[in-house]
Amino acid sequence: MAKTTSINPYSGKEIETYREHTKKEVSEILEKANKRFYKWRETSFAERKELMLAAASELKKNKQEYARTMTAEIGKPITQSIAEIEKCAWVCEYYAEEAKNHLQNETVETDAQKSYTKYEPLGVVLAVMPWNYPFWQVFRFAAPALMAGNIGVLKHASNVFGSALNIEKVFKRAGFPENCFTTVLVGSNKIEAIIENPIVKAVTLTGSGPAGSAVAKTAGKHIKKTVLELGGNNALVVLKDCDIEKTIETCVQARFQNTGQSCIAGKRLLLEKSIAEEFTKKLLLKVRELKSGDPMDEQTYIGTLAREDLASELEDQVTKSIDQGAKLLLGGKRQGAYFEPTVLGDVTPKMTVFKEETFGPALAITTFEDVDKAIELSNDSKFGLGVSIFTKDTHAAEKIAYRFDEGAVFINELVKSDPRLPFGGVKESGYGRELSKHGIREFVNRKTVYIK
Ligand SMILES: O=CCCC(=O)O
Repeated sequence: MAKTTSINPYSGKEIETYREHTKKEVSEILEKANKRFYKWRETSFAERKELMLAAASELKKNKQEYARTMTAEIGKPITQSIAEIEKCAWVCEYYAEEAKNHLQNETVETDAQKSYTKYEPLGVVLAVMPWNYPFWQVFRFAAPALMAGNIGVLKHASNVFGSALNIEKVFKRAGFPENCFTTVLVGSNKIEAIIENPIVKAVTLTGSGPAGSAVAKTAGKHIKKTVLELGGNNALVVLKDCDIEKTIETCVQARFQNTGQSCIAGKRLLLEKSIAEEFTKKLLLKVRELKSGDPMDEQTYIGTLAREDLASELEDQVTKSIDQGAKLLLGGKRQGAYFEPTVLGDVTPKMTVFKEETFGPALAITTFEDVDKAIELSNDSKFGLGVSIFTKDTHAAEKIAYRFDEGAVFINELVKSDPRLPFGGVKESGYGRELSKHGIREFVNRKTVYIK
């Protein structure tokens, strides 16, 4: 019988061993989910709203419990884990209120007596989710999916099975009917068979490019809809007329929150040459102030990476870049799963830290002479999740927004997800959108009804 043991990356100690679901058990879970779908889709928005608001209350009530499991599993600083749970409550409240509006029938004037678009749920949707935001990544799928009348089956990353079961618990405690939202505890080698099961109607994946590609390949073979949220290598474009102090604060948060393990983190800092020296000096002072330590300590801002091999991968990327000519301005050392907040200067587009996504606390600085060059550098990436531009001339920045090949352009703000705004990328960052009315409309049948 296959088993998975979760390890606390800070202490190195075992947290728990989970028995994985067998093939038969997975089939039963899917069968039950499918049965539930035919009842769940009959419920009204008002009934779903009440349950979704109860899920939000449950999250707020027991945020400490849920946050502590996350922190133990991935070394995420506890205050950030709590904030993550609170954000999940927000997305539940948002869709509880808005789902009905988002999915209203839309009348279209034609030669018919009456014709309209109707948004209907698809059925059982598989969610393949990553460990970096163990709750948030799941809730931003689950809240709209359930409100639309779909059923969620979660295959979470193996190092966060405790959080996966906690998410199931949230819906149970909120009073959702059995099997509206279930977790399958299996390894990634079982995903293909789950997608192939005719019960599964669609798949959403947040994760790496190779994982997205594999899931899309199987789903494509079986003509099933997918939404993919993949990697990112966001640039922070800093123009010489920015408010330096505020910009530094935002850039530090953009790169170092969640210990740098975020697809939308600002990984490449592009500085206009004339302010580069002053900006870098002040930035280094701020990064030095970030407190590393026990992730359970409320004062800690930088925890460990989620696993030691991830820290080691980051170490390789940083070391390679230094060998390629980057200048180590701060940090650079690893101890187990901990990686020091690191800043590299003199980075060029040919270097590893510029070309590859770095999933940890390492910031790469490149300078530019003018706005055209900044746009070229920002676009010089296989990813296209988002970009931040910092300037006092917001009008001018808005005018150049279209030239960035990205899913999002944020001016004077870090790229962040917000239930009210669509979230997703272009290029190798994936396709489809989560959140807002666009997210809830991903897993629905836009049915045409025509009455002559
Ligand atoms: O890792 C990507 C998601 C991060 C977020 O939505 O804040």
